[in-house]
Amino acid sequence: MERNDFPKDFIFGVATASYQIEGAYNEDGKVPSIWDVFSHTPGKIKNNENGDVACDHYHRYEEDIKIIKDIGFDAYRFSISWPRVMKNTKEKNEKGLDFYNKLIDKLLENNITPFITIYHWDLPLFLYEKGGWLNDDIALYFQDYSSILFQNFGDRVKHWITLNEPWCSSFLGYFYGIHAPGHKNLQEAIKTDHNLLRAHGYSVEAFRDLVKDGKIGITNVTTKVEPADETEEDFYVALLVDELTNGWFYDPIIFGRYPENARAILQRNGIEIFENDMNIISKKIDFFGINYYTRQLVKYAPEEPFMFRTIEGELEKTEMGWEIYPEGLYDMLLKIYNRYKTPLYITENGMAGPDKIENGKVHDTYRINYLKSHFENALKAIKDGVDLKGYFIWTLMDNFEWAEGYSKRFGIVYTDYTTQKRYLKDSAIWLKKFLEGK
Ligand SMILES: OC[C@H]1NNC[C@@H](O)[C@@H]1O
Repeated sequence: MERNDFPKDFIFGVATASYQIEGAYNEDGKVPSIWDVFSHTPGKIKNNENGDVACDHYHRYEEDIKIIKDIGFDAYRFSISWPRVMKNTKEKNEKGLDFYNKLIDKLLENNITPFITIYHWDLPLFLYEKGGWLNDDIALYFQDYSSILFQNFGDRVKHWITLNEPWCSSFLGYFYGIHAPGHKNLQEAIKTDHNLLRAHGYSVEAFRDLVKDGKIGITNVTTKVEPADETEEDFYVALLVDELTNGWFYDPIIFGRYPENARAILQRNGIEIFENDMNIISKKIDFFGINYYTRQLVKYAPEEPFMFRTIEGELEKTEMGWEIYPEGLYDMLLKIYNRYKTPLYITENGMAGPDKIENGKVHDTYRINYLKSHFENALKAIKDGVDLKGYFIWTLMDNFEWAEGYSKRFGIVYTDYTTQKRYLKDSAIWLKKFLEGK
């Protein structure tokens, strides 16, 4: 497989997120985010690590852009730190906007197409103190914030993603409690997700007025859900869990309605479902971003409130304990495209590996094999009719992996956190050759 097997205008990119790489957590007028508070709370993050410095990208962005250029990527997906550009619900932080203007200009200077993610989890603390995603007003605060970004960057940035993985923001942050703000309440998770989708819709509405020649979408983490065994019960719960983890975040945007079976089982568990603003939530988008990593095996378990248990699979796993399952990428690309008939980008795909550095080298052959197999499945999906427009690798350099701190390395570039030196791993060198094959 070669780069030229992909369509000529197919985009290969690399992705990061503000809280995971920037550092400078309290510099140049940046106000706290919920992740600053959460990571400073003992016991929340492995080894009690935090994003205060991270990869110091705030001060090293020029060097990092040079690496992106050297490897040969067409595009770079990054997120904006809401608390870095807004001091409160009304006032902008000009120094924060300046940082992103310089970043965008440097990318364009290097002929790298910027893709902006408006929200990648670092909610300003001043909003959390007003109820955060539980407060219905947040959708309009998000519209105001989005509009400021569109007005400041929309002249040069034409590809926008409103939210990264609302499932993570709502279920990990408000139900499982392992992400900021660390709540454990299913009704809150369903409420926050509905407000996240409302915020997405209001942002799309503003975008149509402010960036008329741009494209906007939303990114969902998308997992292949499979029955643990070939029994009718396992097949049923696999369909149910697919609705709860995937359909719940896609259907409202295209159909203006939550998936039926998932609604029913949530309501059977006494959870209120929200239907307001579906006309806003389903404002027409230009693409879906798919973040694909692995599959989830489920087993019928009538004793459980949602009638299923997740089973550990037997396939080779990454350092996150996620099975390596490239066929699942093909399956989900076909499924999502055929169900929603909306153009797609893979906005994240990659793996955490047992990366060890020796004499400045990291022999991550496993990551090369991971990427190759997923590229092959993406190409197969294109040949089978999926309108797939691009593929962003997660991630550029090792960075802050949320509750795992710095213990998990997803980068194609090795980050030495004591010196902040970057080292290209073998996977980056392989990608450079692959991308040169234009
Ligand atoms: O877990 C790997 C990645 N998954 N998607 C969201 C990113 O912020 C994560 O680092």
